Amino acid sequence: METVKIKNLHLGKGMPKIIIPIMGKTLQEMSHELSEAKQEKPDMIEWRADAFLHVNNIEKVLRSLAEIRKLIDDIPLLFTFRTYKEGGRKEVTLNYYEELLSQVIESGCIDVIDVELYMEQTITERLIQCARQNNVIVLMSNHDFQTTPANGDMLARLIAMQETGADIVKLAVMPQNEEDVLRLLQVAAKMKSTYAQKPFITIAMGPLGILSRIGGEVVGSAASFGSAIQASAPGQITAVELRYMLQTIHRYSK
Ligand SMILES: O=C1C[C@@](O)(C(=O)O)C[C@@H](O)[C@@H]1O
Repeated sequence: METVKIKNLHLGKGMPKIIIPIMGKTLQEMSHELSEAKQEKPDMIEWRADAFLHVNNIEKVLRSLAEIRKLIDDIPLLFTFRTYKEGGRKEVTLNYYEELLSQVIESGCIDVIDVELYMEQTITERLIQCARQNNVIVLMSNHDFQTTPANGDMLARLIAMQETGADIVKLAVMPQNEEDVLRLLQVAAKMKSTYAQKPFITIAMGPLGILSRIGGEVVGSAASFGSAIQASAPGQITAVELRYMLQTIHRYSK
């Protein structure tokens, strides 16, 4: 499997990496979140721009992005606009999604861009191309906030995302019972043993899903999201707790 190098970070190698999401509505809130987040020494910071009050104004997004970049020094930065249908806070048109992501990619301020699998194919293709031209890593994602699809379906989505040319792929699902969590872990293990060509991230959300957030070392999931001030998805634990558990598992799995 290929690993992905983002600044000093080597995704897909060693202990699963810790990503802290920032969910502030204003730059002031985000500055506060970022100073807390930095103390946890995250491997990456995710700006969940769909939570930003002014996300409908690209100028304001770019200005805030430049400020965020300054505040986090050289910590790798992931930009995410999570669409409403995949659990995000705001709804925008497809045209706006593409325009926003393109300008953010071209800003020179980010390292990684989240692109959702279920977009119009032409949009994903253009965004991937734009990212390539600007040396930005593509993290392709898919979220099911209601259910945990059949194993074959989950595996097919991960493989489809790999085939689009993305550098990293991510699947988050909602378990309804313990078996669903185990199925997600099974799919991850299958991905690791048989299909993964690129680093992947698999998450079972909600309170039942905790094993998936800490078990990446075992089943091959390359990173996990942990909060500093606000969780960005149900079931997310704090970055401090996450680090402790990931390190413990890492130490004993050698
Ligand atoms: O896709 C993901 C994963 C996530 O939904 C989680 O469950 O931790 C959190 C989001 O911020 C991120 O974009």
